Amino acid sequence: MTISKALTIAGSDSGGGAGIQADLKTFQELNVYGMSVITAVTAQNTKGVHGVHSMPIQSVRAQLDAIGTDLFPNALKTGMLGSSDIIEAIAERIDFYNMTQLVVDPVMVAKGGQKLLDDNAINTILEKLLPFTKIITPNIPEAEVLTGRSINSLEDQKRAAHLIQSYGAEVVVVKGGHGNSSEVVDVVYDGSQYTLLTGNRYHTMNTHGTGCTFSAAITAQLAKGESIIDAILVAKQFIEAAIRENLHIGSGHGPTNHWAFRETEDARISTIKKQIVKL
Ligand SMILES: Nc1ncnc2c1ncn2[C@@H]1O[C@H](COP(=O)(O)OP(=O)(O)O)[C@@H](O)[C@H]1O
Ligand SMILES: Cc1ncc(COP(=O)(O)OP(=O)(O)O)c(N)n1
Repeated sequence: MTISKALTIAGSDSGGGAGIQADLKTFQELNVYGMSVITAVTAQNTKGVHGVHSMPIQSVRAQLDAIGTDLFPNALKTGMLGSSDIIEAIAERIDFYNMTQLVVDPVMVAKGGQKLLDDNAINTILEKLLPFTKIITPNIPEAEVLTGRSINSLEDQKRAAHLIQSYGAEVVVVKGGHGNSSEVVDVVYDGSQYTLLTGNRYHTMNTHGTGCTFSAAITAQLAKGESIIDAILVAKQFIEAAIRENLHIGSGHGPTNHWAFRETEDARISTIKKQIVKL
């Protein structure tokens, strides 16, 4: 039996809804062996981030060396990275071990407003990590920071995807969760065409960790050898189920339900539609 292996390089969320914990749950649900490199430990629950402790660079490097010299991943993702120093160390090790199939979730701010990335580290992501990136998955506020332009419409979302793709990533997904239309549209751009993934918007507070879970699901599917667009489509179905069947735990922004996709897969109740738009 072939075992597909995926690695997440991200922060720990003690509340279990986002970060390393969301990623490993998602890998497991999609039948992929999960591994982790922890960049920071956050004290976090559904009410917010109450503390952040960054890992020493040597520890981040040692974790990557331990995986690079033995348990080589078929695909990997990054989430909360924190600082320029950590990003530089990660980019150097990813290059050294020739780890391909990299998904970058450019995590900047938590839902509660707490910063999870230093301001000066945004350029480091673009300069050091993007050259190795297969798919980058900014949400709307992150895409606004990356492009320096505000996004108020689907056309703006497409323009942002186009511009970010020109920075060097192979494929860009500008996620639509932060809009307020009745449908959520994620815009995928691969350098030659747009693919719009549209589904129902669910009105719930329980969306903590949606971006982490979505990018982890893409990574899991890539690890199994799926094409980029199919991996993104499955991830969109996975996160839709996780939001629709969310868990109602905690008193703030609660987590999504990482086992919902497994339980509802056969019911074919996904609302996600795929539309290709040629340039
Ligand atoms: N309320 C919602 N209803 C349906 N899908 C959502 C909702 N919020 C987010 N999503 C989906 O979850 C994924 C993460 O999106 P988003 O919330 O924009 O990212 P982030 O968690 O990084 O802020 C995307 O695929 C998006 O379409
Ligand atoms: C440790 C950690 N990593 C990432 C995030 C942000 O997660 P995201 O999926 O963008 O979801 P929300 O912050 O919007 O809930 C985090 N909070 N903690």
